[in-house]
Amino acid sequence: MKLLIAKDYEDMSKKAAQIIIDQVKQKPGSVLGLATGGTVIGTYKMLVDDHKRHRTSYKQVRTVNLDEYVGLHPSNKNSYHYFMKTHFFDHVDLPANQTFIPNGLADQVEEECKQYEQLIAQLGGIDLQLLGIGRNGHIGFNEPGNPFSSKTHCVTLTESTRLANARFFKSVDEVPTHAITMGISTIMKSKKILLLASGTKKAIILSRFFNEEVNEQNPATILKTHKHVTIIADEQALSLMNLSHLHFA
Ligand SMILES: N[C@@H]1[C@@H](O)[C@H](O)[C@@H](COP(=O)(O)O)O[C@@H]1O
Repeated sequence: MKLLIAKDYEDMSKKAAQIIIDQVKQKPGSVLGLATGGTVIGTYKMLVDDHKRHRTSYKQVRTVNLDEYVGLHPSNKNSYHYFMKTHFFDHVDLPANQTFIPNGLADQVEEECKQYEQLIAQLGGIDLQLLGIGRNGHIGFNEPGNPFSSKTHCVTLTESTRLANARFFKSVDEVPTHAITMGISTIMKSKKILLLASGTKKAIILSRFFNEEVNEQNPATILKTHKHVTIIADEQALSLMNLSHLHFA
């Protein structure tokens, strides 16, 4: 595990974007696993800026997103389809038919999950998976207690996650109660993983991440067993850590 300490949100976003750009340059047909949430907005902005300035091309890239709310239409501003279009897809040369996000409107949710899992396998697996972290340690929408063996599945969101995400909605009542998410085992199959954390609101969970043994109540802890994980965290997110005590494999 590698920890890159960023000065602030902008520095974190810049470092993360550079890793993604390097991945795409090294392997133009990369499969990128993408994430949503406030943390990754700056990274997408920098990827878009770089695309405009340096013409880094996404023509051969395929993308698979981590998750989507159940019941939100892609045109709904709070859907992750909408998020990805507005923050990234609409501004680069990535063909729309090479972008994949779980269908939160599927009639047969279980079938949708199965197909999404198969799709990732058919694409040859994920080369680089981008992740944020929930305040309760969730990655994707894998909430505490979700088995590490899980594949793409439908989850009931915890009240704390719905409250944390309510800032994007008019009220917490509008936040969907369910989501489709890649499972922990799906995420762990990625060849490389890039986890981002910024701000004091992530300080408690980051200190728990570093101090706790791997356990299903803190889903992100499984990442400590992955061979190729890079964490980029800013000083505020690391403010509860005594960094000199950290040992990295
Ligand atoms: N499903 C997403 C996660 O993929 C994201 O990492 C997390 C953190 O969000 P934020 O970056 O806004 O703090 O919350 C959401 O629930």
